[in-house]
Amino acid sequence: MSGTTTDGTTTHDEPGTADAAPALDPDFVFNTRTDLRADQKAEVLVEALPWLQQFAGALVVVKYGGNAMVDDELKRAFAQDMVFLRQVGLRPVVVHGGGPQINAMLDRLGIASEFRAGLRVTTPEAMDVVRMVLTGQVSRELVGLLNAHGPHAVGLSGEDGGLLQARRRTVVVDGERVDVGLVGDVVQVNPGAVLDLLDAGRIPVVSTVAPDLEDPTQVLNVNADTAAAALAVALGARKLVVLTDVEGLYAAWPDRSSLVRRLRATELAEMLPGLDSGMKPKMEACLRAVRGGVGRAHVIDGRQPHSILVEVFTSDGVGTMVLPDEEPAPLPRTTPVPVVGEDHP
Ligand SMILES: Nc1ncnc2c1ncn2[C@@H]1O[C@H](COP(=O)(O)OP(=O)(O)O)[C@@H](O)[C@H]1O
Ligand SMILES: CC(=O)N[C@@H](CCC(=O)OP(=O)(O)O)C(=O)O
Repeated sequence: MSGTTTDGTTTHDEPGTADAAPALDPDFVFNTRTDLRADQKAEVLVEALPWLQQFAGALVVVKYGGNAMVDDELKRAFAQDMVFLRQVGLRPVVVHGGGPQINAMLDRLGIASEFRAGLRVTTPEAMDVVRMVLTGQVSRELVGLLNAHGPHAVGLSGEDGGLLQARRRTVVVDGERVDVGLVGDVVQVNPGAVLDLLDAGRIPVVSTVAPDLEDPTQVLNVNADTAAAALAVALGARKLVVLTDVEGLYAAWPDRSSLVRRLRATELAEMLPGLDSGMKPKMEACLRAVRGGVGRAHVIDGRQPHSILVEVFTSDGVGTMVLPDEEPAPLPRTTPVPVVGEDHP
């Protein structure tokens, strides 16, 4: 399954004017590659040109989470990538998870972690920990890593500026409805705060805690994949990119030769009931995004440093790409470099 594709048509103003003074010496941050010849390096840069043109001003929601977020080197590379995207004129919005970090803190506090259908069973006690870890630890760390490159990033949660509102959800496991506690699904997004930051040239970093629509004094724990999709739809994003700890979606998990390079929304909808819990929220999020008007949704390997740059700026792309149903059949991924406005993976 391979092909080259188009993105949506939403365009936005140029990035704003947040102070861009780099805090680190570029020679130190971006190590010089010695394993490529000069002509090969030039080829990589030239291949990026049409994609740089095509994505100028494009709003891209990037979900960074879980197991792709536990390695310090990877975290630093991720921060570079977001700053790179911004620097070349895209408008990245980071939505972060933090499942492993929440587990670790619950563990330290002697509270057991329990998941049903991929969602944390969230007691009031666990909710306090989720909120504290996501907004007080994970967000702070990511903002710090991004701001090592200049004062671009600003952290906010679903509680800030009325960004997200959620409603409590239950899940069905083996035909039984299961109460997962203070877990919500996003039902309303007010993206004003994020757009204000983007217009000022900032990189918003969003934690997925959201007030309960029925009782705004209560906050709910929202799966970060789900929240990223809702935000991408509300922002009219060109892409949703979900980083995880596998290459992408495997049709016959765990058979590594069954990687799905691209699929359409209807094909994905047919696969969803058969997916295991880890991949399910991610692929549901991708489906929700493309059905909500996001041009493309991607699941890519966050264990590979800079995989998002390869996805956005090369013709082959990486990982799994979900396309809406209603487009004409895409060109194969191996087509010659397209001109601006043509399809892109
Ligand atoms: N069909 C599948 N394709 C790929 N991964 C799958 C599939 N089914 C289950 N998985 C599992 O889902 C995991 C990713 O989900 P999860 O651990 O929740 O991600 P993250 O921590 O990045 O949010 C993979 O590491 C893999 O073990
Ligand atoms: C309801 C629910 O499960 N919420 C998640 C929120 C964090 C998250 O989604 O983190 P990852 O992306 O790292 O998995 C949790 O409590 O773990």
